[in-house]
Amino acid sequence: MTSTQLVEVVAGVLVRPDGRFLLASRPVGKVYAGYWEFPGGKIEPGEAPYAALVRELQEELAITVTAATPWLVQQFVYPHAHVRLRFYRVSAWQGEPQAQEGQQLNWQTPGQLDVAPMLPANTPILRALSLPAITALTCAGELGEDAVLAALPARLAAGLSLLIVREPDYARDQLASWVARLAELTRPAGCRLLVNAEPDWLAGWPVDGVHLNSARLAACRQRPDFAWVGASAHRPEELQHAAELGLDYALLGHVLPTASHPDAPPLGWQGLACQLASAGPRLPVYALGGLGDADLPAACEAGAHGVALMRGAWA
Ligand SMILES: Nc1nc2c([nH]c(=O)n2[C@@H]2O[C@H](COP(=O)(O)OP(=O)(O)OP(=O)(O)O)[C@@H](O)[C@H]2O)c(=O)[nH]1
Repeated sequence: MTSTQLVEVVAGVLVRPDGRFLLASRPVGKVYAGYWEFPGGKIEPGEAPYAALVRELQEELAITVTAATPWLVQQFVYPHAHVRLRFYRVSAWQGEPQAQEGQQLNWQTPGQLDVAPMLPANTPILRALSLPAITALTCAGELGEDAVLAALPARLAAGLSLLIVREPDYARDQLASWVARLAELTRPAGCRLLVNAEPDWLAGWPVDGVHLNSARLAACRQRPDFAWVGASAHRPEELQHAAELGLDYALLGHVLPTASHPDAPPLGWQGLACQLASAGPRLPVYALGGLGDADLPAACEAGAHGVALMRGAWA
């Protein structure tokens, strides 16, 4: 085999209701033996990726997958092969995973990995796993700051860990004081606070990162120097650009009719699924636009990482 041949691989991220996910060590005799990976393996000629996933997890873990959704796609050039990995999130299965090939199994907590070494292609996958299923965007310009602040404690108590400040009509000073008010609540709760603004504005602000609108994303040539960076996208090419910059997530929409874009037609769930399938997203994508908490299963079914809520977060 040469490194120019593309080897198609599927891998399953088994996630338990408590959020822990399963890793397996590669057995003796395989390349990278002893490295940790997500269970899976090569797609056979003519085999559909989902069928390959079901087969591999049956062979390696003796479980039957009953619910799995497409998630991220990674390409990586190893000395032994150039691989394209299709990661699925597996949320339901029959049977208890049991190692069938001499591998070790270990359930891990997102953001607190305690096994090593990991297969190098999987580093972005681990970071993606530490992002929540639901994120929220502020819209104080429309609802008023007090309405957002009144609803925020319940959101934080429910586990909100990524809040994006989006106030397109705020001047810089107004935005700075709004961010400071929000940080008083988000910081103690361990919720990351990102701001949709010029990256230069944020020096010294109590924030964890920046969110680029689609115009800033288009103009961006290098990842801004923040711990967390996300972007708004409307097309697969923009998702591609965000991935090339090494951004942490993207928002894609709008999926359903929304007051923010009254004149543009929504993507709909099928349009979202088509865009994600054609992009083969290398970074987690949140569905955005007219959504509420109850839309999370539909978003994941379409291949999104989760949902981004705007008005729906503060009702
Ligand atoms: N299963 C799996 N493979 C991964 C992951 N990450 C990653 O880079 N890979 C790469 O994808 C390829 C998977 O091939 P494999 O050797 O596991 O395939 P397989 O189970 O069909 O075994 P085989 O070697 O007997 O054909 C390897 O090059 C491996 O290094 C991962 O998380 N899970």
